[in-house]
Amino acid sequence: MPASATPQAFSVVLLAGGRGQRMGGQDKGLVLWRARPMIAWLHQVVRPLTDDLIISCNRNQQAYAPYADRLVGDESADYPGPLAGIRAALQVARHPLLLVLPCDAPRVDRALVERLLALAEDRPVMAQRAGYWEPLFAVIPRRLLPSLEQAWQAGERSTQRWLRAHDPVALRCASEDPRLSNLNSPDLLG
Ligand SMILES: Nc1nc2c(ncn2[C@@H]2O[C@H](COP(=O)(O)OP(=O)(O)OP(=O)(O)O)[C@@H](O)[C@H]2O)c(=O)[nH]1
Ligand SMILES: [Mg+2]
Repeated sequence: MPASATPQAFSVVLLAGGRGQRMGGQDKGLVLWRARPMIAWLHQVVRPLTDDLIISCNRNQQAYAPYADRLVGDESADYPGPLAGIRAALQVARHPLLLVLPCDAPRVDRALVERLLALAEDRPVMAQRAGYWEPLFAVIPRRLLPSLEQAWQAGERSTQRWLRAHDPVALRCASEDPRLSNLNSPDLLG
């Protein structure tokens, strides 16, 4: 499917701004999986689909730059969680929809992205696996930015809780769907 066949143009944020504590403090997006940095696998899937590829990162900006149109960092340096990266990306997104993906899910494929986007309209879309929300596999309308700003100022830091307040559409995936598996620790990299 060429980029023009997607229902509408969308922005993408690849979330790579975490501490990587369970990975021994490594910057997870740059950790190798099958001989390539994890971020490279995500980049390969989304690059042909968008002209607005944002990476949220808080270190190693030089290493991430080749994989993005733009980099964003969190407002504060204390790793407030993925919602900070979503917030920074929504603030600069050029298109009405923002596709959100985590950097540590290198098995994400184009079919998953297309299914998430096919459900996108006025409400957010979130993947669901075995009845559990997967809030970092999502499509978020940019119109929700004021709501996010308000929630953020009120202390909200949970992506899932914030998205669930907006009547999200679920993309139901099989409980064993490997595309949603996060590689959080070295033992999962093999
Ligand atoms: N911008 C930003 N992204 C984050 C932050 N914390 C986590 N993320 C991203 O959100 C996704 C899911 O987070 P985790 O799997 O917990 O990753 P992590 O926080 O780096 O790893 P741990 O320190 O082991 O929890 C990953 O893609 C992270 O890069 C943060 O404080 N800011
Ligand atoms: Mg974490």
